[in-house]
Amino acid sequence: MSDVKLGDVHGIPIIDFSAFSDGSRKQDVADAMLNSFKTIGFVYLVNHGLSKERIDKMFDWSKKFFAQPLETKLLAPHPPSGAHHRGYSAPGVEKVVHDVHDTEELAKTRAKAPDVKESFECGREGDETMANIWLPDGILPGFKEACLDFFWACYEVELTILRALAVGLHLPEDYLVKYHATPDNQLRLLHYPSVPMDKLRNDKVARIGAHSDFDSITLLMQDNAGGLEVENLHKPGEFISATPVEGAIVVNAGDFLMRWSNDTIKSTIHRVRAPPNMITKDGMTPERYSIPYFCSDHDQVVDCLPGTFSLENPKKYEPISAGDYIRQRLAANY
Ligand SMILES: O=C(O)CCC(=O)C(=O)O
Ligand SMILES: [Fe+2]
Repeated sequence: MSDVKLGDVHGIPIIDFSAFSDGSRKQDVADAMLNSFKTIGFVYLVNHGLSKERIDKMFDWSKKFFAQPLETKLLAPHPPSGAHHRGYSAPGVEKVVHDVHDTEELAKTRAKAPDVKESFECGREGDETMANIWLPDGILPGFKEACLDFFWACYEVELTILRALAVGLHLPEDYLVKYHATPDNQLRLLHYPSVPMDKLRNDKVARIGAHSDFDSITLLMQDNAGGLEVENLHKPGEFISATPVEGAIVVNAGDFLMRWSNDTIKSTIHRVRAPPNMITKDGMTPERYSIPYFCSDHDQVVDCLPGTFSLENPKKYEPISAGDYIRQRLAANY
């Protein structure tokens, strides 16, 4: 029988997810995924359920959006506070930081190397606590519908991945799904403009600084530009390239799932830097587009997952809701 693991990228496994979805090799896929989440925190999935056409179409919309003049994009402005994470952020506005809560430290980190990226964030419609911020009617017609359509398509994939993780954890298959019944998810369109290669290499500018995600899991679609790097858990401070794989999405665990799993699953630090082995004529890096999709359900209070604690390995954390947890973390990013 063929292996559910098709290969790896610098140690990050590439898993054929269809063997879970079609029921043929459920436990094998679940075990492989969970194992990767425990050892690396990242995995590549192929045959994940999102068609190439659908992903390509979303990238096309993203390009159309970011190609609008700045004044147009600013008609859907991200509010000044990081806590309402919706709408458009112009290059340099957001600086992702990792566990820096001291105001002075935060200012220093931000001043060092601005994140040269622009982003558009949206969630489900009808979320009163975090309303979407769209362009006014008549500007870029079809964009809102495309975002929402993709949002719900990604949610389906999320649910299947959560089922696989539950099976890997030897919990009832719908155990994690039940905690994600309301997708307080965030679809994020990211554009990293072309910047001078030497500045990126010398950390004078950053694409996205080293950080971990806050959520349960993140699905990440990336174009072919490259530059995503994941920290080597065996050698902290060293990073491995999560090179784009044709047809694959990258899935990673966030801090909330790490806490929820009593730290058995890893939320690994990652960043986006200059693409490796780039030869450019004009000394500029090509622009890059990516689409992360962050998954959480803010209402549910979770306690450490059954099976992740014991007398010898007691619970490290108090129960908490994802909403409380994520709000604390987001507020530090703006
Ligand atoms: O652009 C990427 O590939 C990664 C983005 C990311 O890590 C994030 O937005 O949290
Ligand atoms: Fe991230």
